Parts: sequence; C-alpha cells; structure tokens
Amino acid sequence: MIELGVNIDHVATLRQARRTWEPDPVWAAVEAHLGGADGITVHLREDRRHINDSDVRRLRELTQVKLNLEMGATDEMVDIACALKPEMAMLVPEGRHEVTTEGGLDVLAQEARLKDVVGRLADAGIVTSVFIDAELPQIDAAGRIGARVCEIHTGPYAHAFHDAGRDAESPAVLLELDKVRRAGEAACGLGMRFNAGHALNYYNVEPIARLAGVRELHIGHAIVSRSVFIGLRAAVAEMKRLIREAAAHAAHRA
Ligand SMILES: CC(=O)[C@@H](O)[C@H](O)COP(=O)(O)O
Ligand SMILES: NCC(=O)COP(=O)(O)O
Repeated sequence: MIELGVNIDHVATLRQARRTWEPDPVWAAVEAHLGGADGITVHLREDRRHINDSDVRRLRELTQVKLNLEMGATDEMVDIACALKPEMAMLVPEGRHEVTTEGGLDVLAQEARLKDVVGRLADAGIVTSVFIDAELPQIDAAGRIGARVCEIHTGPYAHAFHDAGRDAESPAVLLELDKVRRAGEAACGLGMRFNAGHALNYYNVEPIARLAGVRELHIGHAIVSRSVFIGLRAAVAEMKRLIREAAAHAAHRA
C-alpha cells in the first residue's frame, strides 16, 4: 500500500492571513486522518510563515497521527525535532524569498554537516528523510550521510505535466517521470525508502503512484485547495482512492 502524508501547511497559511486562531491545523490533521491520511506533514519554516511552534507541539500532544516534520538542517530545527520526536524529519532547503520549496537539498555539497544532523536525529529515535532532486549523485550522497528515506522532488515532473496540457504521454512528462523512477530505484537499491512529493495533484498523481517501489506520497497544496470546496475529509479520501487504484492497476500489470 502506498501511504499518503497530507501536508497541512496551507491551513495555517489561511489562519495567518488574519493572524488569528482559525482554521486550526490540529483540526485539519484530525479531518485528514478521518479521510484516510496515513500521516501528516508540516513544514516548520524558519520564518514561521504558516505552521508555528505551538502547532507542532499541539499536533504531537493532541493527535496520534504519524508526523513528518519538514525542516531546514539548522541547529534550531534539530533541537526542536529532538524535543518533539516526530516519526520522521525531512531535511529541505529553504529560501527566505521562495513561495514554496524550489529545489531539492544539495546533500553532496554538505555531506559532513548533514551526516552530523542525521546522527543527532537518529540518537533521538527520529528517522531522517531528505528531500532531493531526482539525481543519482544526490541519492548516493543521501545513502552516505545515513538518511533512511529519500523523498524525490516531483516538482519538475508536475510542471512538465502542467505545461504539456496534462498530456501524460508527452515526451517531456515521460522524461521527468523516468527521472523520478530511476531515482526511486536507486534509493531502494541502497536500502532507503522511496517517497515522493511536491506539486502532486488530482491530475498528475497516478503515473507517480504506479512507479515500482514508491512507499509514500506527500501532498498538500492540491488537497487543501480542493478541501475549500468539498471539505478536507472528502478531498483526502478522493486522493487516497486515486493513489490506491493507480497502484492496484500497476500491480495487476506487473
Ligand atoms: C518540501 C516540499 O516540497 C513541500 O513540503 C514544501 O516544502 C512545503 O512547504 P511550503 O508549504 O512552505 O511550500
Ligand atoms: N513534501 C511535499 C509536501 O509535503 C507537499 O507539497 P505540496 O503538495 O504542497 O506541493
């Protein structure tokens, strides 16, 4: 079964539009869970533009959902993660002016420091995932620093899909999909878990869910957007169904 981690950052984005208390991401986590989410993802950004420290504490205290904490690899964030003890911490690069994460973490360029971060998280019992581009040298580097999970950045695939007018057979889409496939295969070959995420939506998710070895998809913006119209529980259930059917279809053909 492919698990679905629902990213609820943008529930907090809406709250921050008024600097108030609603909508509450903890309620969102419960609704997502009732819709079939296998886990919740939040990105505690250094600038706290959406999810904040109180949200992550309350998510941990008030819910039983599996938590994936996305964070920059900074001392402050490592200390927070070690105290919070999410099931998984995902290291992501952050830019102060980006609208959302723009690329994968350059693990190759900072192996020694990241190895230390992974070690500190492991000592606290936390599994480390790294958000990386679908590039084989980055996957090798992820293996060397001791990451247990690679979340392959699906943004380039998603953008190609959009630019091709949602034509899943277009050469540009197939090229990006194949990069994700090969990256996932390499991660699995090194004994790491193959997760994928970023900019996945109801139109582009199925080819990704059909890839061999993919274990978890992390999806946020599309699900929260749809929830405005149909509710979060239903939006999550619909995404779960698409993923389940695509994976079943791939298993049947294999
Ligand atoms: C790593 C990733 O692809 C997303 O989870 C993204 O980092 C979410 O953060 P924002 O919601 O701030 O875009
Ligand atoms: N790690 C990817 C994630 O959590 C969700 O990203 P998006 O669906 O909001 O682009």
